[in-house]
Amino acid sequence: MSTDTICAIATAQGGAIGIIRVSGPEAVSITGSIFKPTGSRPLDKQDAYKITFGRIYDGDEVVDEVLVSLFRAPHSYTGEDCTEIACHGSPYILQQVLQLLIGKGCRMAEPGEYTRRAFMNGKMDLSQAEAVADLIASTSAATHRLAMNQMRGGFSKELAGLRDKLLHFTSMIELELDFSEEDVKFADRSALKALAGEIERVITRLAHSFSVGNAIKNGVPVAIIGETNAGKSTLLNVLLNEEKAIVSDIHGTTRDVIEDTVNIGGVTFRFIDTAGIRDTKDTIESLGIERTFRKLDQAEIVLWMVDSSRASSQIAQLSPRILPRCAGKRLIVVFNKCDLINTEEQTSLSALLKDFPEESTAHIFLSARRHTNTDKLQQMLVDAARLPSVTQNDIIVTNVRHYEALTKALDAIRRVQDGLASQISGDFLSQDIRECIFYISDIAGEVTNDMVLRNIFKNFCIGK
Ligand SMILES: Nc1nc2c(c(=O)[nH]1)N(C=O)[C@@H](CNc1ccc(C(=O)N[C@@H](CCC(=O)O)C(=O)O)cc1)CN2
Ligand SMILES: Nc1nc2c(ncn2[C@@H]2O[C@H](COP(=O)(O)OP(=O)(O)OP(=O)(O)O)[C@@H](O)[C@H]2O)c(=O)[nH]1
Ligand SMILES: [K+]
Ligand SMILES: [Mg+2]
Repeated sequence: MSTDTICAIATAQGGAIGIIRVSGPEAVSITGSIFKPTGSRPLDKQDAYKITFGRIYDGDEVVDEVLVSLFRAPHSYTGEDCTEIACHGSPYILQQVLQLLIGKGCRMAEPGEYTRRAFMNGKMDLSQAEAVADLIASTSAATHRLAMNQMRGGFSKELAGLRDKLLHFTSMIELELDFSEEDVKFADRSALKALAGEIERVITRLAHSFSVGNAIKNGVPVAIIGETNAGKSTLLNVLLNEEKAIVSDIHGTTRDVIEDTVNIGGVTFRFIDTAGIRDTKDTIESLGIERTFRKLDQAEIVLWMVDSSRASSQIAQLSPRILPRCAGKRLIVVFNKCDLINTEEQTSLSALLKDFPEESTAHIFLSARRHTNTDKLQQMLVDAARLPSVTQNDIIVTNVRHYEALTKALDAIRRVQDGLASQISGDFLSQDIRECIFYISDIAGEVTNDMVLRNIFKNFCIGK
């Protein structure tokens, strides 16, 4: 339990009412020291979950007429004693009341500190606390639904059950190690094998759901790649409808990743313009090109821009570097600058793609500079995105931290499966199981260290 009592304005500016939240061991006494109910009972004699009408005083002067709500530990959002002072929504009044509270011993809350305390006091697990921030930030039905699902319990409960079963097995295996001379087996290997299989399935499903969750939350990642001067930045600007990137006829104009989101036909896309790929001795440009390949790896849709007037050599040169990295992605080859070629030449260019994987590859002729066929490309993108619709009960991972922990847990459980198959000794098995438990626990915040917590809560708003 925290010893400090914290206060903050919990409402946005501009409303008719402004609420100040106070939480901590002194919440009731400090609020009571500046608040006088109109009835006879002082605040600390009021019942929890009741609202009391009265006045806030600065000495003899009335600052405002307010309503004070009272929560008593552990029955509050933070799990601590809490009050909420509902004032008239004037920034001046709210500041005055905050200063009075601070004068009586409160301190200003840090961003996310209420939710952090709720987590520390066991009111919610970490994945639920993280969902609170997403919920406040949600701007669409889809992001709202994802956050709400996660806040209501999400996947940590499911994972916690599996983790507890794993814990049971490690303790059994470790018990065997204590009796190593006798060669006894307490842990039923076939039951462990079944459990490992179940965990592998659950975690794989959750990890896969991240691509959907990430696409809904941050936009479907679309990497625009290709040789220098193919017209990538020109296309980015057309798609974003904004002069976001510098366009020039100088090769190697874009050296770093430029990205932004835009909604097309109801789908949020994240377009990522990258440094053109070419052999270069320039160190900065080389670093940029490394990033191009990283973005290519992270993308779901790849727009490979090809200058139609130099298509044959560009495709021959870059295919070996690009195609192997496009497995599992949608590839759209964009023959740009089609204003420079005629229709017959277009037909011969299509033939250059004969060795490309047919199911996942599409192509289009367009002119980014003249905006020819760019609407057709937008329709192709919407078709390629094909997001499944999310329902109330779908569990979808939207958080990179969770995704990384799941990936590591998956690696560990696969080692457990391999180990069981090759009958490795109990101490190695137990090591992999423990690792899997560690990463599963990380999601719910059971083993998370202070630095991770700080990172998570610093992105909250003050008052939450
Ligand atoms: N005025 C106000 N509105 C608010 C909040 C708040 O703190 N204050 N919330 C803050 O985000 C959300 C509501 N969340 C809350 C969650 C739990 C408790 C609470 O008192 N829990 C008790 C009792 C639960 C029960 O009766 O079932 C508990 O957990 O023991 C209060 C608010 C949204 N609206
Ligand atoms: N003729 C013609 N020129 C184009 C077209 N699209 C882009 N360009 C020109 O091609 C040149 C390069 O365009 P950019 O958009 O800077 O190319 P880029 O692929 O981003 O180049 P780097 O950032 O250097 O890799 C510019 O002079 C553009 O005006 C097009 O459709 N037709
Ligand atoms: K350029
Ligand atoms: Mg560029």
